[in-house]
Amino acid sequence: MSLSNLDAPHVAENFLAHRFYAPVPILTQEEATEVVNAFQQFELDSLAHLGKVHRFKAHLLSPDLARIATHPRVLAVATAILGPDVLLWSSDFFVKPGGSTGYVSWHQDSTHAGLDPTDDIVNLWLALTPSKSASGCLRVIAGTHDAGQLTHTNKEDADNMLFFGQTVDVESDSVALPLEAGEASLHSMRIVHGSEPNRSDGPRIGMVLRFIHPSVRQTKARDSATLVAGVDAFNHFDHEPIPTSHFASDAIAAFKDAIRRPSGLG
Ligand SMILES: O=C(O)CCC(=O)C(=O)O
Ligand SMILES: [Fe+2]
Repeated sequence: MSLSNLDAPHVAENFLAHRFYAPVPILTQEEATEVVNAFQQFELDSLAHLGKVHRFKAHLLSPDLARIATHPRVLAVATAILGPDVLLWSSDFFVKPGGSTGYVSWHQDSTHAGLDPTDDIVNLWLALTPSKSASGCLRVIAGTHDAGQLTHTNKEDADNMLFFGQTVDVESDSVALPLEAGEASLHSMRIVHGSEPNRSDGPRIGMVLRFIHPSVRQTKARDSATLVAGVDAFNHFDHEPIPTSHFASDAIAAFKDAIRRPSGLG
């Protein structure tokens, strides 16, 4: 499959107006399948080397996943929105096997991230498999980015895929953001979003890349991030190394350091 053109200025203009946007063509379907394979290899090696399957900051251990986090199309979108200087604050995976009961409650990403201000941040949700209404694609509630920080309750529910189970009560209609494998959606830190269980037969796998301008501050503790474009003139974050080989011992040390920070949720 050939890839459609990417008009990054158009994407940025629409994202900045509405604080969400989809679809953004990033990878071919074949390339997306290769990323699924790289992610599955990461999971196996994470278990073997670290005793646990990690979901955060996989780009610090797998050069194949780091290549996606720094893919020219990904960076074209991130720099069109944030300007030439960009840090990757986090990467994480949301995996819903076919027919699984996991869902994501309505929430704002700003609730637990500790990042301030919230405007100079963009989350890029890259579909590695098709993500449609039936498979529990991401949904947003348009306009909620203007409401400031809403009160969330941390609700314990084994099926809720969020780390803290944070939930906001909202009653408005939501907009589905269906994607083909290789396409991405964008959402801001304040827009309320969530997703339903995967009622289809196939897996729904998303890789989320969270980009910030270096002027953003972490209010919780000293944090780390990966410089992926331009320069960092602010020194608000320690810089993480981009790996050159798979699960190298220095990369494992850097990963262990990164995931105990606020951005690692480890
Ligand atoms: O994958 C999902 O359904 C939710 C993802 C999400 O909440 C996020 O990327 O911030
Ligand atoms: Fe989220």
